[in-house]
Amino acid sequence: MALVAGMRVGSRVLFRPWAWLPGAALGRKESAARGRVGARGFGSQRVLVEPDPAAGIAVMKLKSPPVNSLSLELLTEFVISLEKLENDKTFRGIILTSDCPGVFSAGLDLMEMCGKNPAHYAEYWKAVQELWLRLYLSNLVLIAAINGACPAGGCLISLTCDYRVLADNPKYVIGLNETLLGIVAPFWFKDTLVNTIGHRTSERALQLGILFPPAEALQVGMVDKVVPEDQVQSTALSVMAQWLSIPDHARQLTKNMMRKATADRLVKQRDSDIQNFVGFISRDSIQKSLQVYLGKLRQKKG
Ligand SMILES: CC/C=C\C/C=C\C/C=C\CCC/C=C/C(=O)SCCNC(=O)CCNC(=O)[C@H](O)C(C)(C)COP(=O)(O)OP(=O)(O)OC[C@H]1O[C@@H](n2cnc3c(N)ncnc32)[C@H](O)[C@@H]1OP(=O)(O)O
Repeated sequence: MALVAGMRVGSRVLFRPWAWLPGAALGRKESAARGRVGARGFGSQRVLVEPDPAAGIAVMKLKSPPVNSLSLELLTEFVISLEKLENDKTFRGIILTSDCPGVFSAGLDLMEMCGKNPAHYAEYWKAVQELWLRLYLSNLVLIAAINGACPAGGCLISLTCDYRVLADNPKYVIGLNETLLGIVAPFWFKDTLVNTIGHRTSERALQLGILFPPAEALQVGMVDKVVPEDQVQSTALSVMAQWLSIPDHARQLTKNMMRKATADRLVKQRDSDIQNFVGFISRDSIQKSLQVYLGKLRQKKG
């Protein structure tokens, strides 16, 4: 077996880019939870995993009501489930979707970024980085079955997938809307978007914080297919079959070739990226903006 840049070619698992990342090791309890997935469903409180070993795929459903905001707990459980599937050679692909009606994910949890201390912000941001790195460089085929609104961090997660299917519902908008909150999408969010829809469209979308409804999302290439709501899952399955018809080693090496440089940019500066985030989010003006935004979200109801 040849070794290419740390990747073992000839076995199914070609690269584990996170294995050497600082902080990537899981705790003892978490490690004990690993192992073969088998045919029974598994998962955790916030991440349901429905395996189909015969097909070599699993459906992973985010289940953190009401809106799948990416809390520290959800991020942690997400990474653990992902690693379990990555480590089990039975699985070649994951369909990522939501168990919360009408929302794929509301993005990063604003409560994690408001009124906390710098140590908490640092821990939180490290977890956000970790999930992005693992998803972006995953060996598995990842298909997003987007069955709800998909702003900011929710959009980022979908952009790490190899293919996005969006339900045709005008409420199911998708985009990196950070500027609307008075915050800035970090460079690796931006890079992920640019790699998907190109520089000029990203520039406009990011500055204006555009949340694209389905037809426009399709037009700019933010998603690959828009289908009636009741066909999202079946479409994701047939797209998965197409992707799985490609030999794993060739597809994985190609994915790595396309994505590694983008991931490496963050890997090389994880600590300074954390410091930037902590400094930025701790500013009084930013805290005020987030509070105002949260207030508007709450008012919307009343
Ligand atoms: C040069 C650069 C320099 C520095 C840069 C350095 C670092 C970068 C710094 C920061 C980067 C941060 C990047 C941030 C990314 C993010 O993801 S921020 C989150 C953005 N998300 C949103 O804007 C979505 C907000 N939510 C909604 O629009 C809606 O909730 C929804 C469309 C998703 C769903 O609508 P509804 O079904 O109608 O649900 P409600 O709106 O009633 O919400 C129910 C409940 O949930 C609460 N909530 C909603 N979203 C969030 C959230 N993201 N986090 C936490 N909580 C959320 C909402 O307030 C309601 O709560 P209650 O009122 O019931 O208490």
